[in-house]
Amino acid sequence: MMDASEDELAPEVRSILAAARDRPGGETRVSVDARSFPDAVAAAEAEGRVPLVAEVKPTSPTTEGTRGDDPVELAREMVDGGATALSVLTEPEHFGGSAENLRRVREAVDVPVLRKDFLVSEAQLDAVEADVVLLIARFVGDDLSELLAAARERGFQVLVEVHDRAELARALDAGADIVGVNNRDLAKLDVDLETFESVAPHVPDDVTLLAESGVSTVEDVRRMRAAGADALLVGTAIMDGDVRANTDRFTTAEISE
Ligand SMILES: O=C(O)c1ccccc1NCC(=O)[C@H](O)[C@H](O)COP(=O)(O)O
Repeated sequence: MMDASEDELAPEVRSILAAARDRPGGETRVSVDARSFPDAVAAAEAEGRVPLVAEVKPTSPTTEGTRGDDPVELAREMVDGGATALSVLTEPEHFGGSAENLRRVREAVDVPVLRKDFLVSEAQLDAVEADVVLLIARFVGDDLSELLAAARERGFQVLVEVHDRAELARALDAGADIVGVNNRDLAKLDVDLETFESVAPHVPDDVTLLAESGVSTVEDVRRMRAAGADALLVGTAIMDGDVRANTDRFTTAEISE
């Protein structure tokens, strides 16, 4: 159930939410043997790489055009570029994603794969297996605790996405141990890296913390890491051009000049 601020959402986001509510769930309950995301982050750190979740994002409301490459090829280039994990859009109407894309990518790589979608019901968890599933605090509202528990019962790790301290408090109260701060304001669709910088100091050390959205340069990577990001989730800046080179540039941001 959405919290009361739905009217404040950008029209594109209200359309995403309406489509999410209409989307069916899976036929049978899934059971996932998840690849550990926190372990993957720790391994990247140990190797001197910036832990990076690279996102297979064919298009979006703020992207010009659609990238039609095979998502498995894109995923392989991201892993070759040092990606710690992958995020795969499964939202079809506004992002060009699909459950089949996620299934194929997860079969092709050995890193953890996040299902990036706008889930609002328990049944939607059963559409496809993934190592991590996203729950957006603003979209699920008071259902967060229940959906988080339902996802964990299936074996998913859960990334709870927040945009401010109030949503962070709800995520922590619900028991989130992987939290992403989205620098993109779902009301205006603009991105501001200060969002992460304002919320990160209030996240406990035992929570795996991601900075999401709006990262487009090596300096942005370093800035988010200096502000406390254990990992970063990057889509547009990796999908724009040479995917492998873009991924490599960000994952080596702390060992390159
Ligand atoms: O990316 C969008 O245009 C967008 C619009 C409306 C709601 C959500 C949107 N993005 C979802 C995401 O969270 C991003 O795909 C992800 O954080 C990567 O962001 P970026 O690196 O800025 O592409």
